[in-house]
Amino acid sequence: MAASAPVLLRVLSAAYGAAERAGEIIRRIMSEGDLGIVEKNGALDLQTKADRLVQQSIVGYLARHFPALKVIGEEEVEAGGSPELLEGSLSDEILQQTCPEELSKAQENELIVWLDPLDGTKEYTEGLLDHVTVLIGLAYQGKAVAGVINQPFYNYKAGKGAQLGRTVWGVLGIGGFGFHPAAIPGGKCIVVTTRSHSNKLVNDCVDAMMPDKVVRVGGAGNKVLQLIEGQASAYVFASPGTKKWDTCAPEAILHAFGAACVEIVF
Ligand SMILES: Nc1ncnc2c1ncn2[C@@H]1O[C@H](COP(=O)(O)O)[C@@H](O)[C@H]1OP(=O)(O)O
Ligand SMILES: [Mg+2]
Ligand SMILES: [Mg+2]
Ligand SMILES: [Mg+2]
Repeated sequence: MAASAPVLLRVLSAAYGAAERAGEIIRRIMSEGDLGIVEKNGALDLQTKADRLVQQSIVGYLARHFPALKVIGEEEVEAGGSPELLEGSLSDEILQQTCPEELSKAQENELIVWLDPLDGTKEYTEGLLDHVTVLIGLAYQGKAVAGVINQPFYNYKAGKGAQLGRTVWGVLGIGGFGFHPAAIPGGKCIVVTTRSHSNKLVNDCVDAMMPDKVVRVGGAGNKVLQLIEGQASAYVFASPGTKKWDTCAPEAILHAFGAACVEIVF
């Protein structure tokens, strides 16, 4: 690994490659057909074999290359997995960027990685495959500063033979990459919100925005992709449920792209 690049870019470059390989694991487990579903906290909070294996593999991989890095993942799983599945996949594009001065000072032990090995688990179990993402966010001094989103089943509706999956990344002060930026046509208010974790408050808040249209899809990563690609103007979810592993990578990419992210704590 190029030792000369700032550690933030080296970690992000490794995260990019790891997220791509994680996407392959997620596709493989789906194609094998046995998802190994476990209810963590009722039927709305699930874990699959893919959540477990990807978390174990990425945690092990990052620990091997960046021993001082703190990685916080969603799943409570034993060490193990197959970190070797992720080896040898760095992003040169990221390593070659010029890092903003304040971020280039970050030391390995000052970065926190927030890892969601599979975002949109409920949708994964229901076959809504393009809602699924892998989220690897980097926080520095309490702020989401960089992130990677892999969408393993991007393009799957294009049919057999289509190239599946994509990886989107961003760093504050550098920008957001790997997607098709677009604006909402005609200044419409299109709200994107949960499809599987609704309640009265969530719906009342969406209604209060008097949207022209409401898009209900799963996953925090997927919804932020909808924002940056002009499918929606606001992501509204007035409820507990999303955690820092859901928001760190998407928030960093959204900010890197130049959009705003607001959290209202009740
Ligand atoms: N009540 C909840 N319990 C567990 N996870 C939740 C809950 N609400 C939201 N999440 C997490 O936030 C993501 C976005 O929410 P939603 O899809 O409802 O809009 C979900 O995919 C899920 O992440 P994960 O799939 O990684 O467990
Ligand atoms: Mg979960
Ligand atoms: Mg999640
Ligand atoms: Mg998850």
